[in-house]
Amino acid sequence: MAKRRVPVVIVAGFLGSGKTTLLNHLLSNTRGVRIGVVVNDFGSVNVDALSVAGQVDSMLSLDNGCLCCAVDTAGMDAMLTKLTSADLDLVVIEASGLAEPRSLVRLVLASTDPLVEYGGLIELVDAAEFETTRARHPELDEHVRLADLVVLNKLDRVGGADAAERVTALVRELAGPTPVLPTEHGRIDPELLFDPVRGSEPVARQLSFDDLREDCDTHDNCHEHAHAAYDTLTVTAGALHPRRFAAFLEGRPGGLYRMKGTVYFGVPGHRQRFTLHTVGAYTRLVRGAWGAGDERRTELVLIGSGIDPHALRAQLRACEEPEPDAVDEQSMLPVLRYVES
Ligand SMILES: Nc1nc2c(ncn2[C@@H]2O[C@H](COP(=O)(O)OP(=O)(O)OP(=O)(O)O)[C@@H](O)[C@H]2O)c(=O)[nH]1
Repeated sequence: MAKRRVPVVIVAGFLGSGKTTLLNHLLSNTRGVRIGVVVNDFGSVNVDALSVAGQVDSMLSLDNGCLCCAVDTAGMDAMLTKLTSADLDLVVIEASGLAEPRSLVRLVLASTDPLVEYGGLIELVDAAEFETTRARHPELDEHVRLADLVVLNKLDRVGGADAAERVTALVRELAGPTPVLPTEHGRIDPELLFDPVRGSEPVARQLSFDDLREDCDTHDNCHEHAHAAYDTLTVTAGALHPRRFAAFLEGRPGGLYRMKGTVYFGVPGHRQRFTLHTVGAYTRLVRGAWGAGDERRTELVLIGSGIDPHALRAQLRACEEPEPDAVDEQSMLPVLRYVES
């Protein structure tokens, strides 16, 4: 069976915004998932969580400072290839506080490793320090705009509900269409970033350290999994008109972080199965074969924060085409630009 692509997620954010905390949260709350990490410094990463999962070899570190300055495309490719060949489910690159997120995104997108899947740029924002940091580092606004997902962290440190509301509104305004997830201690749901790994749960087994640590071992005051809220919507449809669907993709609403699934166009010459993967503004379609007995239809999962499920469903329904046989082949052009050759 062909190897699965490995999503590569970049976690960026100013110094102390909670990048390592979020990484440790992922490491401690993704049972059975093999996570590879690229970090600037091992010091604060929960190496125990990696070694429990037998993943110590999947950790790469840079000793010479800022990732985006220290690594070129070939260097990043070499690191990613080492990780993807280690049979991992997810790779997380933790940018140093000073790293320029745009350069890191470029490095990942430029990867020639066929197993690398762009998994998105997450920008961590310290809610308590946001306004002060922004005044000193105006580039923070740009970083927020660039992200595919903004995690507004440390809301517990903001003085009161009004202040929390104010900073959330400000970050939302700056982020524009990018979804913003308010949270504490980086506690985002791992499934927001990547798909659950099938078969990762053995039917019967002994309790591992992972099980024991699952209830948030990184802080004492966590009594439940207060995962940042997001919505998931599943849409099943028939054939989609390629032009209408391309227009939907181009104008997809703010808050939609990830889309994945199968798209059926049914247009003569293009009746294959198209697998869709979007993160933020990034879109990729892969043409493939249907399995024996597969129903020719579209099945999509949409994940986001602050999305309107009814409106999205209606928009996708409006893309449906009852007579795909009659659609001319030229109509495929707007979607073919997303198709990997
Ligand atoms: N109160 C509170 N503290 C937090 C939260 N998230 C992280 N912290 C603490 O903030 C400090 C910095 O968090 P880190 O995860 O190390 O931040 P970082 O972005 O990795 O820091 P650098 O690597 O120095 O850029 C640590 O002491 C964390 O325990 C939160 O939501 N609330």
